[in-house]
Amino acid sequence: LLKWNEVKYRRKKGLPPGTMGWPFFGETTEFLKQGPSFMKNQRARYGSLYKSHILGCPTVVSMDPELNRFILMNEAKGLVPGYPQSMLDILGKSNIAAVHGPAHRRMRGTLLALVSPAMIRDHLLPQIDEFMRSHLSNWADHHNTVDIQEKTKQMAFLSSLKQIASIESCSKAREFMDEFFKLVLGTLSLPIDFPGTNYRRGFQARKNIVSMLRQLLEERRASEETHQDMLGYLMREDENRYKMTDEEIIDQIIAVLYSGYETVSTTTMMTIKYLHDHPRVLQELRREHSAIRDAKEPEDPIDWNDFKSMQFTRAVIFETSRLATVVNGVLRKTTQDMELSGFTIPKGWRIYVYTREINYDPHLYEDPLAFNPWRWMDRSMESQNYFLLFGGGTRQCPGKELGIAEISTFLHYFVTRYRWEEVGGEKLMKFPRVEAPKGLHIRVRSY
Ligand code: HEM
Repeated sequence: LLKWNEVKYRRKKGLPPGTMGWPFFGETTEFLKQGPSFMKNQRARYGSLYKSHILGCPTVVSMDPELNRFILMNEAKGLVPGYPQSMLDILGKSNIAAVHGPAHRRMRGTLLALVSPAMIRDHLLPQIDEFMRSHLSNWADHHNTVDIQEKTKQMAFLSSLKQIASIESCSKAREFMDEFFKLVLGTLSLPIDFPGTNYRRGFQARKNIVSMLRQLLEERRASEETHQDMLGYLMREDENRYKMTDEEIIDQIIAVLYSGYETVSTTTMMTIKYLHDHPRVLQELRREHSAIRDAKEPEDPIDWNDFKSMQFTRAVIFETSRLATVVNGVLRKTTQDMELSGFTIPKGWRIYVYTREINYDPHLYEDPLAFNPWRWMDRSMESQNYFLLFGGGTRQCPGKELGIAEISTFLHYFVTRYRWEEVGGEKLMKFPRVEAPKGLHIRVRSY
């Protein structure tokens, strides 16, 4: 059987070296179980561009920093996003990750307008501040042990929901959140449409979310009130350069919720983990935030100038993102046969732009396994070619500053209000996704 898959692909000329594993399963098990070490072993054997068969598709893995950059910059040559079918089905046909060319430019244009620096300054940051202030209150009361994984997940979702539709933490938000968590599980599953599968549940959750959003659109049209939130901007036809259909508006909202959810929540959770383990960093971070708070009245919000002054906080967030590798890489697929580094990649193959190892390259980051936020105080680090924590090229993360603003505001209220210690011994997984299977519990006291 092992030979069969090798033989099947041997007829194709000019493929990169590598092994294809079992029919259908390919090397998925090795990939998921051994993760980064499987990738490094294959690189040692075959070089930094090699073929494999993972997650149901023939795949070329690229671990070469320059080639990775080239792939991200050249979507127009036929290197489009290659996310799994389950994800595309559940996130919708108009979702930004599902569209290319002019349709992508349109969806991206409307999104960039929603999260521009001026929008963050004038509308989003005040909402974020109000949300974090309330989300982070009373943690040290009654039962003072909290699961920080749970809290950061709720934070990422509920904070977006407030920015999108001004929905506050009430029963409506809860209902929405339960459906959204099912949707997320569905996007990470095999597309098997059978009762009881995560895929079926995720697809059902999409339907429920779509009908909730549709109802909201109708209510707003009927009331003729204007709203200062993302939905309000997407619906307003004069200010909104592009006219969007209701389907596009709904898929855009699902994209904002989905893209900013796991990235923001796991980065925040890991920041708290690293701060706990590195008291000197915590001390410096607290100094930054105490200085901001001491110059204000207790009820004054964090404003744009405060956010811009949080240099060390920004450094802590980048260092966390690097060391924990919140995003291992991004997926592309070829729309035609294509030559890359002298090899021929057939049409329809996946390309895994694997960026994880860049984060631990000692030529790029001195003493790469140390948690050292100070390395980012040199702001030019952020504009290096190999800086791919937020992707690169035509699909570079449009929510970067918004995500950093959310995490920074969360940290502001967290470190100025509380001290904490870990309850201890809980396992953290780093691959294929960063997560704490049993939660990450901390004991909180007032600061
Ligand atoms: C720390 C937080 C975040 C990290 C590490 C992160 C990372 C990334 C990465 C690596 C990509 C590239 C994906 C690709 O090339 O296929 C991306 C794209 C994207 N991100 Fe983020 N992201 C973060 C926060 C956010 C937030 C808060 C939003 C909310 C607006 C967001 C919205 C998006 C969208 C819509 C795309 C797709 C862009 C496109 O296809 O043109 N992200 N992000």
